[in-house]
Amino acid sequence: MSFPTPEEFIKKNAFDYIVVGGGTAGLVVAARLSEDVNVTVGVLEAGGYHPEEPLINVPGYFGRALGNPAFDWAFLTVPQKHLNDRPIFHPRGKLFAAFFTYACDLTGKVSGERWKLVLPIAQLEILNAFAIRLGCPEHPKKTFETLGNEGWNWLSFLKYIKKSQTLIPSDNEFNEKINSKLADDMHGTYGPVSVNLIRTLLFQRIGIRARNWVLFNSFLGRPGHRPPQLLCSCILRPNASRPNLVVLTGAQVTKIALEGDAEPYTATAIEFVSGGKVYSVPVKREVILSAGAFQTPQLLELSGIGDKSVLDQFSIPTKVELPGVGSNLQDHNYVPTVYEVKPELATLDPIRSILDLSLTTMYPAVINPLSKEYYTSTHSAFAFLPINKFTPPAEVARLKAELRDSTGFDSTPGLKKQRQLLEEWFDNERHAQLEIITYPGFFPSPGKTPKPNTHYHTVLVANTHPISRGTVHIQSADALVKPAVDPAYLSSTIDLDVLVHAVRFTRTLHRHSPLREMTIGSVEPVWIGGDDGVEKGIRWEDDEAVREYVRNGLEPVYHPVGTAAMLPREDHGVVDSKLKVYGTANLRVADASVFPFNIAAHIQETIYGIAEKVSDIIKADAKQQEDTINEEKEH
Ligand SMILES: Cc1cc2nc3c(=O)[nH]c(=O)nc-3n(C[C@H](O)[C@H](O)[C@H](O)COP(=O)(O)OP(=O)(O)OC[C@H]3O[C@@H](n4cnc5c(N)ncnc54)[C@H](O)[C@@H]3O)c2cc1C
Repeated sequence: MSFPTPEEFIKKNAFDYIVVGGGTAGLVVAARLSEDVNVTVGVLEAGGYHPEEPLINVPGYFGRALGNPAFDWAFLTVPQKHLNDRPIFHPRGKLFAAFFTYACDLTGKVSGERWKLVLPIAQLEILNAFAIRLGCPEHPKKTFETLGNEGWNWLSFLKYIKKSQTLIPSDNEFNEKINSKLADDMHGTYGPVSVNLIRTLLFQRIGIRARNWVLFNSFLGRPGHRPPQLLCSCILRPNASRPNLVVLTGAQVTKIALEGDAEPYTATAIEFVSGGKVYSVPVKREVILSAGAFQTPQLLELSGIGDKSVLDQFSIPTKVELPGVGSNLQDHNYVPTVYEVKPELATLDPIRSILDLSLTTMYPAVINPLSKEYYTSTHSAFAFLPINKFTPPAEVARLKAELRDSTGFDSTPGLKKQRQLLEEWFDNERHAQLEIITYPGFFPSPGKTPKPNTHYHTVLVANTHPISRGTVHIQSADALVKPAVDPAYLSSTIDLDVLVHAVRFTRTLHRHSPLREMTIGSVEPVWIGGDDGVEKGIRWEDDEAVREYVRNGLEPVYHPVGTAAMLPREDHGVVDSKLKVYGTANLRVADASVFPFNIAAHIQETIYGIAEKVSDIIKADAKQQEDTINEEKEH
């Protein structure tokens, strides 16, 4: 792999494949396609390459790079009507090798090279959380396949997720201690992404069985805890020497040039801007759009693919009319709650303001947990709960009826199918409606300030199946102007009420062992009444006050999906089940945009699965084309 100048990049003979966006999905596709030495692969990435940057390499620094234009597109949504008109900050990685994943070799040791950045811990829970959503053997069809995408079922995802990862098991002694057993057959053993998984006991103690949760590595209150988990992603590093893989960073793609007079159009070149200059690079076989859930629809619209009424506003001629482009935006969202805990408990609060640890002091910490263990971890535990674990039965029935009667899903057959799935999941103990994320300290949230010398426990409650659907559309024909992002958070009152019950549930958690013994009192919100012993705050029974807390506190989990959905065309699909854009001969999408609906899990591992699968599809299609040409020659 080489990093050329733009001039060198465009002087290469036309690439066989060009991948737009060197992020989570894009790099998998580029790495897999370039396994064939006979093809050339170019990657165009708008962001830079920052191999030595602590802000994006140190897990404990998570959050400090957000909003920094060197690493983050830093989107701001349009003011959200149902959040008291707040615009919501929405970070998106702008980096070659994109997002916050640690780099190490396949044995899990730190290699000294860092190729991907961010959130090592948070990615781990994907494995079993994903099992809750797509992995229930009882419901093999309740997946993307149900919505009309043949072959996109659990078994297929499992195959490709396993291909992407290597499980580094915890030792038996620890597993026995926490009564945890790894489901080895759910994890890969030779892929480039290293993962690790542990569970903790908190939820079991209040009667929630293990099958309902997936937790790992809680170190709150456990000084001298186990080594934190390290997640490693080495998608490109092993392939760095490939001469047929060329990456151009600092190159923002502005348009895909499509040729032809009618469908199917052929993508023939990519236009991009680098250093203020405009370039065009031809492509021989295919273009793979992997610019993420906000910018993939933007690039489709700029290239004349989308809803005609949107394109007309900016005088962009519509080549392929696909009203689904930029619609169906779904995003997990959470509300933070904070509790003060006893000062003797080990939390991240003491290091809140420290920024000066160098990587040299950091790395021993990764290897030796007894040194600087704080910096090797971010969130401490994750759990996934079905709705009946935190919502009274009468309320579950009311919310389900409200969903059944809602008109928001009537506009397309595809949305009606989504509503049917969502309705069924209200009654299904195997499907999580809520994710609980705990953070050992005061998790930074807008408008909320911690007191000095105080220790906290933050519990984020996240809706895993929001009903609300939003949009992302261009707001200018100028590709350098960001698209308008409108997730329409809480536009469904069902979403609001689910979070109201979830926020209340956090008080229940802190009133049971082991949290009860650790907790001093509620901080955000301050609960009043009962035995809380304070007078100013929110009364537990006051629905409207808790709703207002939710409206003022809601934040995204940063999992936008669905804006170029894989669905039948008549259901407002944008790509078919081979991820090819309808109406085109050689343009595919491989990223979070193609999810037809969101899953009850963090989504990155699923994105790896999608990228692995489409790489095989592209290779198989190329082989088939080659065979056809050879057969024709023979005749
Ligand atoms: C703060 C934060 C924390 C997260 N934590 C987790 C987590 O713990 N676990 C998890 O599973 N998921 C997490 N996610 C979500 C996860 O990172 C994303 O869903 C995933 O990276 C999306 O992958 P993608 O391939 O769709 O897009 P991306 O990885 O975003 O890749 C898109 C790439 O395209 C580039 N690009 C965009 N437009 C252009 C253009 N016009 N020209 C050239 N390049 C372009 C971007 O710079 C980017 O590199 C988190 C996200 C954020 C923002």
